[in-house]
Amino acid sequence: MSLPELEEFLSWFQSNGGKIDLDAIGFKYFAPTEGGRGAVALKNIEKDHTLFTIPRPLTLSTKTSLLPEKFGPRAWKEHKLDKGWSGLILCMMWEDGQAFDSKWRCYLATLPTAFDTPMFWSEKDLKELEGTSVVEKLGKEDAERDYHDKVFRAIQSRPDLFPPESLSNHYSFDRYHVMGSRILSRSFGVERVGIDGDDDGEEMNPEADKSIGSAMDVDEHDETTGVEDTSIQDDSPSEVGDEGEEDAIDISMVPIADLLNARFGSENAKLFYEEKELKMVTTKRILAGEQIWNTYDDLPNSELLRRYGHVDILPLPGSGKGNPADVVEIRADLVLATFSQQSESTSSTERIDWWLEEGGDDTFVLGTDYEVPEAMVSLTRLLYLSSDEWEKAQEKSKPPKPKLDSQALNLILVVLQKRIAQYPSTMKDDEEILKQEPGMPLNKYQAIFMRLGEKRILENTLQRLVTAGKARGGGTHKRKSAPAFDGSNQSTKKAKR
Ligand SMILES: C[S@@+](CC[C@H](N)C(=O)[O-])C[C@H]1O[C@@H](n2cnc3c(N)ncnc32)[C@H](O)[C@@H]1O
Repeated sequence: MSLPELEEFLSWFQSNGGKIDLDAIGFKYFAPTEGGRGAVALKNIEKDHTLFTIPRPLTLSTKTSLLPEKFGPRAWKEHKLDKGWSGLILCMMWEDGQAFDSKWRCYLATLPTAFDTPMFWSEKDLKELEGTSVVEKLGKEDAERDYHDKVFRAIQSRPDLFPPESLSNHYSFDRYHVMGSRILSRSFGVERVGIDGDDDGEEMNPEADKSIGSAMDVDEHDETTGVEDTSIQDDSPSEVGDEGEEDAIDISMVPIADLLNARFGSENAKLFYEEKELKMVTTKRILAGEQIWNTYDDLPNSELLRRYGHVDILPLPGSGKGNPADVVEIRADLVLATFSQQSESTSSTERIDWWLEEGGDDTFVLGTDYEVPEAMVSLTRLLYLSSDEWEKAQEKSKPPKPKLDSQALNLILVVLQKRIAQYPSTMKDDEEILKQEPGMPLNKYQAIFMRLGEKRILENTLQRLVTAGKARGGGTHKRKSAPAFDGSNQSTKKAKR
């Protein structure tokens, strides 16, 4: 079973060394909530079955496109096209502009030209995301700056490669956005192995990809298969790491592999890499007719929406529907502002600056365990230290242990209330809208589910704290473990201020 739109693409794939088990895997349209176009099992497939194999040269990256070579490696670097995604975006625009001369013509024809991601939403729709951190993470301004400062200058410098008459068709800012969104929602971070694509022979660093932007990530070495896997993850182009990191990973477009959808907890196939090829291998038995799901790393709805333009809506343990991987962010400056309103202390800004210099988090991430992140407790306690204690903390380069004492508890209660108030609507309002307006536009529907997930975490965490406060009558609550102040707390993360 296949789709007419994919026929030419599949024969291109096979005639270029790609292998696909068309007895086992087909392509069809699922319901939009199941991902739309995706892969289906045509028969019962056992675990560890290779569904398809992609030779590395068929992947599209700055290492496989001919453009960087033609542009000149030195000029490529001078235009900073070796940093972030702008180089790959330019390669994709150029390959697209080559039409029949591009090796990837049949592949590029399968890629979407329209996206449901908030990057393309109207101002009215974006208002639905007020209170969430999605809007500030869209990176519209960064993308615009990259396009004008790097890409367009590079384009203008080589009219032989980028004919002026093709600029409006193939090299416009809109085209740049389309290619960027294709990378955001479909690329893989592929580690280099041995000689293939590795022009500097550097060893790969499995950790490096964690901070580099791609839609899919390279995971741990898998002893059982002897190969390594890649799975969907990514970040915005502006957050791409430094040069060393980029040397280890090629952000690559991987034909066929990017036709697989993903849903929380549903993964049954994964992309693994070997020296000369990438392989999509089943990680579970899949029954005939079932969808073949890759993983996008079980992301929260905020990230799914920002990167892929969809949200996961599943039954939640207990009641309600949403994404079990949801999170909500609280900025450290909200903790500071709340403290400043309640206290006479004049040294809190100094303390926050010290906290950040010491590597403390500037954003706290709460999840569906409804726990207050330990780093948030520690920061709160730092603000309450006496002058002597504050001196000692600096001397020892050690912020306070994350013991949720009554001062910290009371402040965090107010912080949570303030964070909840940042949304223009309440949980009840949202639930009511969902009941009252069936068939509402997709953007609004997805935005409501996304923000509901965040509010649910805040409300439940607040409730837990209230209960803890009552139970202890203002006493000290000892947490299970006091983490080292080394940024290893999994429930916190760094974000731009
Ligand atoms: C890697 S592509 C997967 C193939 C894609 N459906 C296609 O037609 O080419 C990722 C895109 O698929 C869609 N998608 C994947 N999983 C989904 C899901 N669980 N629900 C809704 N859409 C999904 C989103 O549009 C996402 O940006």
